[in-house]
Amino acid sequence: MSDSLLDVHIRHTLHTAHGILPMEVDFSLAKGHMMALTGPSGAGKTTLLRLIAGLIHPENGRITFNAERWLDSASRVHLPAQKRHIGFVFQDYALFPHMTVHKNLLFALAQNQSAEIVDDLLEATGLSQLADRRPAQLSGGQQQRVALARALVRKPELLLMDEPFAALDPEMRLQLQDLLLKLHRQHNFSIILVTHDIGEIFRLADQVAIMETGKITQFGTPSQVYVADAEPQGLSVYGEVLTCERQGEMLAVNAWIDGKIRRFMIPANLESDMQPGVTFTLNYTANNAEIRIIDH
Ligand SMILES: Nc1ncnc2c1ncn2[C@@H]1O[C@H](COP(=O)(O)OP(=O)(O)OP(=O)(O)O)[C@@H](O)[C@H]1O
Repeated sequence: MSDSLLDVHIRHTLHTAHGILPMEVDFSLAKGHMMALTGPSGAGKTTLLRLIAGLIHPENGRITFNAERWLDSASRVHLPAQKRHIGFVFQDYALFPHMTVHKNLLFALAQNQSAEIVDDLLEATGLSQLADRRPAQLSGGQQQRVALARALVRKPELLLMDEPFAALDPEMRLQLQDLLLKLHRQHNFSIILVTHDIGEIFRLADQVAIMETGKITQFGTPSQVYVADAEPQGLSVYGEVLTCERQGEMLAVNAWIDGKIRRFMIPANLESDMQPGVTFTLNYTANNAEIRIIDH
């Protein structure tokens, strides 16, 4: 039996500034996976999230979730948005400005749901001390923590995130990405994350779909989609680390090199300073590679 959680088939017409653009999207997302949805502006990424959430009716389509029919236009089935088990996180937080953090979360509770989850989520997102503040008294990163906690109040099995960390500075973005990874490991919900940040894709997602002019044109793991196979040519190249993962005695590095994302392995003890954001030069000799860190 397939472990597919979400199965999406959509046909819809996008009305763009340049005319009509047919959207044709078919994909499945397995339980507990995190899929990044990326691609040029205007490709239809936000519209696809809204279609999955049930906020827009497509002209034609089928969406099933855990074998439950959310949409089947042939049988006129369209489960309303509030009945789909979804959490939504937007770039602009979308919090209620007149309510405290605590009230913003309480407001999201389902009827008859115990309020215990609110305290648990405040704790898990490091917001307990800020529970009585209003959104305007919080930093952008703190507000996005509230938005994330609020999206999880009803224990959704699917989280839709539309460029959630794009407005944050790099350090805050990394913190929120770590928090999302932690919550994802604890609760095992599935995620579709719209992002333009390639580092974020490598850090968070196990699948990536590239969407262009209404269609998914590439789909696979981040390495399958982005990483160039060939070793960099030339004696010395300049690179920037996207991700670094220890594998036994070795360090697997994904980095921008020569305008492409490349993956290479180096002995872990050779370079302990390799980490996301570090820039370096890489010198390939006949059977060795020498790394020199430029900037942290
Ligand atoms: N409900 C709708 N029905 C049809 N077309 C729509 C609808 N909503 C938006 N569009 C159009 O679809 C196109 C794609 O917009 P969308 O916001 O989905 O792109 P995007 O890939 O998310 O872009 P960005 O990366 O800039 O956020 C736009 O030209 C928009 O005008």
